[in-house]
Amino acid sequence: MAHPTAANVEEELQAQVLVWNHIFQFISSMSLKSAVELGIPDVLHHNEGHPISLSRLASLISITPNRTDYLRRLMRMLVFTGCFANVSKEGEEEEYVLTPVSRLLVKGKDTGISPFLFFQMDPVMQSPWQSLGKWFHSDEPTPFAKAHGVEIFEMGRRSESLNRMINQAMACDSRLMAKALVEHHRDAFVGVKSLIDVGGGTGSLAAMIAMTFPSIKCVVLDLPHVVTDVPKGGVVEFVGGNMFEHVPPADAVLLKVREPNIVYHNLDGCKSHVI
Ligand SMILES: C[S@@+](CC[C@H](N)C(=O)[O-])C[C@H]1O[C@@H](n2cnc3c(N)ncnc32)[C@H](O)[C@@H]1O
Repeated sequence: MAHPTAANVEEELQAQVLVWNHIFQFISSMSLKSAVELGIPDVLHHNEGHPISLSRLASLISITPNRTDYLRRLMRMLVFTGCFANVSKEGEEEEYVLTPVSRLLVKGKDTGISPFLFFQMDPVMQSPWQSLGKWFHSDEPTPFAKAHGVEIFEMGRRSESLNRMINQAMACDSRLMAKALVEHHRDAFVGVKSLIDVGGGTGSLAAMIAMTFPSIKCVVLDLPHVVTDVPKGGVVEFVGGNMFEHVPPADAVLLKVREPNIVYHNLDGCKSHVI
């Protein structure tokens, strides 16, 4: 049997490091979720840009002293991944401030995306990943259906709390994108008098367009259980329906989906373009 050379051993050790990196990547997202649950971005935000020391942070989020060292470890992980910054001097107690990443996770801000984080980290969304391998050998259309027996939007129809979680997650994701769309792609709306946002959820993207371009009549088409509880009488009109059966005609169709080709064939009534 050939003896392993130093080069082989080094290569294997490097490979093991990479495997461990892959195995433990979930720690990064789960740590971020914990930090947002604990309200760490909110506490740092309310200190108006001034750093907060580890011990003060522990007290502000009501952590018992015997957990402070674990909080330090959590923060070290999140500083390493760019979610917070440690601005203390060498040898002094850690002091933290927000970064552009954690600024997005402050609750109650217009552009906050913590609902999207909680949705993606929820066991409902995590469990399909557990059966991804088995899904390849199954007849189920998606890993979600393999894990839950139904597709996500059907499950949302059956569960009010999941429906709310999906809608809030989609809406906060869209608010940020809406700002970029109306600020940097104004050309796309020139000459448009009516627009339909297909699968537009609770209308955050359409509302931003309607407020920026008041001459455009904006309509959202989404599943009936999604649009039922949306407050009516605002700048956007809501239609409950199935995009695979009928899409009301409009000058422009807005699609924020991963697979637009599957819905193009239902858009015959549209005079103009797909944004
Ligand atoms: C990924 S979400 C995007 C939501 C919204 N466009 C946004 O960005 O906030 C997909 C949306 O499509 C809706 N949807 C799914 N199937 C649909 C169908 N057959 N007809 C109409 N809407 C549908 C869902 O309810 C959901 O609101």
